[in-house]
Amino acid sequence: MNDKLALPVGTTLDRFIMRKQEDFPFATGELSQLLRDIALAAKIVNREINRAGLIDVTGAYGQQNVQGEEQQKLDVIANIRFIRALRNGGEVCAIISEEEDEIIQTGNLKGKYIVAIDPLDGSSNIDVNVSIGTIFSIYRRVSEAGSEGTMEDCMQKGTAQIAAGYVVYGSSTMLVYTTGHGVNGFTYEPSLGEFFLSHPNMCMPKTGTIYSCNEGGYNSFPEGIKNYLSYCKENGYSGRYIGSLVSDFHRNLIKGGVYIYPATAKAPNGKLRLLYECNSLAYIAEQAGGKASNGKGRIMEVEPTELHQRSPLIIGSSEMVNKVEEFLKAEIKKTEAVTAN
Ligand SMILES: O=P(O)(O)OC[C@H]1O[C@](O)(COP(=O)(O)O)[C@@H](O)[C@@H]1O
Ligand SMILES: [Mg+2]
Ligand SMILES: [Mg+2]
Repeated sequence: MNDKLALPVGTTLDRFIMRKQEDFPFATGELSQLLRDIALAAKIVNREINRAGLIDVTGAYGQQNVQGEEQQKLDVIANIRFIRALRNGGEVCAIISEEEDEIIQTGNLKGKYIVAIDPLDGSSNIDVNVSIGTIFSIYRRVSEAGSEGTMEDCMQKGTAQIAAGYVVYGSSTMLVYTTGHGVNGFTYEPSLGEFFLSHPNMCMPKTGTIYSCNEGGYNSFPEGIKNYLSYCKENGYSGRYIGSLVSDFHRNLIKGGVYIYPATAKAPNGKLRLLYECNSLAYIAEQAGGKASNGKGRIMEVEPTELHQRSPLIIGSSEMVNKVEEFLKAEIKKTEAVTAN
């Protein structure tokens, strides 16, 4: 971490963004403004979540999204709030949202950026007051400014991200993001309406003893994953599964651990979406010294082919992700040996 950028805990998000801009002359004001727009929407969604039970916006919305999943009212509300903030902010030309079939054109033809977003992550936890989140990625458009965002703009590899982050609406609400210079966490103080730097230069422990996996799909897991889970249990690791990707990831970022959502019979390509869940958290994981794989390799190298494509995800402490990959590779070798004989 560059010392002159070491900012004191308690610095406001706004000051942090401005300070970063002073020290990173290449950082354009537009990206700073875009981060502010996201923070604004997060504050609004935070308020909606906190009073959801009071104004009856819990429960199902009564429609399915493009994923064929039952939309919750808060999924729809969060989607509307983030799209509105990004459209009004003027910096984004197009948006990919988990809740929208197609690319959303904002009308900002001069906008230099694309945002891929999961407006509300952990929908199954909304009604039971368990922490949920928002996940986002920011890309530079590749098409000429002055026109609508294109499919090419939206289908970029994770390695092309210029920023990524998440909001976790938990016991406190935090915004955690990277612009490629480390990971910083900001805690929201609702009474002041401000995010304050609370977790400067977040680093993911190289290893840990926590594994997060929904073992409901165990019977159809790849053998290598089954073998890794046995390895965890033999070594006395703790199983922790919140059911909100953001919350499971955030705990592992702080304490060390690995989150695994493999291909299953129900989700043959995995359940999580490449563009606005896997890649976004992968960028943060790597910037914090962690790792993110699809079981075969670095997930940010995957060339997207569909807006809402899914991927197996193994993400967290680097040594733990390496171990999972080791078990998967050993299984492939074993299968190849059997086939060869
Ligand atoms: O219920 P399952 O199959 O364990 O899946 C839980 C996973 O699905 C998700 O809820 C998917 O995200 P959405 O809620 O945004 O659809 C993740 O947050 C979570 O890790
Ligand atoms: Mg999600
Ligand atoms: Mg979602």
